[in-house]
Amino acid sequence: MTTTDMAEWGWDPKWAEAFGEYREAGLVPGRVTLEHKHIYRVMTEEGELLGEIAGRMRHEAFGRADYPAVGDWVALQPRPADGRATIHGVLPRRSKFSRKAAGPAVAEQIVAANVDTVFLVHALNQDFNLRRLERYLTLAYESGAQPVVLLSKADLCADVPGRVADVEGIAPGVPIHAVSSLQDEGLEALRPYLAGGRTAALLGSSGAGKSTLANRLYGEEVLHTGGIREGDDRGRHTTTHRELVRLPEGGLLIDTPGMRELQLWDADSGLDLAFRDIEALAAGCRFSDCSHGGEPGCAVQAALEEGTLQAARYRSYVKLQKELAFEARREDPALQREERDRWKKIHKQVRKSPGRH
Ligand SMILES: Nc1nc2c(ncn2[C@@H]2O[C@H](COP(=O)(O)OP(=O)(O)OP(=O)(O)O)[C@@H](O)[C@H]2O)c(=O)[nH]1
Ligand SMILES: [Zn+2]
Repeated sequence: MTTTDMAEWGWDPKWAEAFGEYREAGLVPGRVTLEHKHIYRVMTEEGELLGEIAGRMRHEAFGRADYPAVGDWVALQPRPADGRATIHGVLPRRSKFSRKAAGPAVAEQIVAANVDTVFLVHALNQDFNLRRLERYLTLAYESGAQPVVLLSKADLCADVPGRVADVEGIAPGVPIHAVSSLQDEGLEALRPYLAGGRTAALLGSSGAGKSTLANRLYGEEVLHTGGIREGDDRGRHTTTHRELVRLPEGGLLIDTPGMRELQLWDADSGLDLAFRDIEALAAGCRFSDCSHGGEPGCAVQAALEEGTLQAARYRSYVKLQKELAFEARREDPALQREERDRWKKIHKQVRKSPGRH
């Protein structure tokens, strides 16, 4: 039997350390490459197995976030004879993308885990939109993965340096690369993000060029075309589908449909990181609870007046902040009550105020 080198799938000494107890219990590690209705494709040293959740793990799970997702490292009891395995646990995630699971109760559902780098694919055509990019940056920062902006379809843009400068203005400290999958330009610059078993994921609007880029990185049609070429005597016959794939030159790429359905929710820390320039300004306001709405000594207003902070960027920040607060209230009845009480009080005060009759 051929053995898979798990380092090529991202395994490293830190994962090995986290796996210690599972190893003592006689389990082996595997990485989830596809989830389908609680059946998981898992890459292991013994090749790919179909994993099912152990009964005990199912009983102890609090919610959907306790179940494995694409990119997770799991602890398995392999049954190689029938190509199956039982999953007993999930290693703590280094990063995660999640969405709200459908249903009456708010539940977090993990869409992808253990992503090192998230490529924010954004097209250099009429879809180019800094405000949308800020939204994706917030999502990316919230995940814990490192964001990298890929300005795709560079062949369609007459002023690439100008657009790169625009993005620099809203993404402080974020690497930015202009690429063209059609003309095979700029893709070499992505290699470092995929070196040494590192994992990247693609995030971006529909039509931004994610699948085209994935196929280019893979060197042939692999995603959304029905499967993957298996290195067996069936040649190009496609036998397997995965959402986490190993690229021929090394590195791992996650391109799951779940990433296309991500919405902004529960992303306060992501927002702070994506707008750290505004956070830093706000720290300089005279009042620690400054609303930046006209109080004296407001550093945000001062920066807006000086033009060092762009009004559009500030508006975008406020809008995302409101949106997140709205989502949080929707999820939390206590917060809803608090908000209702706050407004009741405000209305009462307005009625009592002397200027009114
Ligand atoms: N000119 C140009 N067109 C490109 C490039 N990359 C992708 N496209 C085109 O853009 C369109 C959308 O590309 P996709 O790769 O399907 O986009 P996607 O982000 O995967 O879209 P969804 O699957 O809807 O999320 C296709 O018609 C591609 O041929 C590029 O580098 N240059
Ligand atoms: Zn202020």
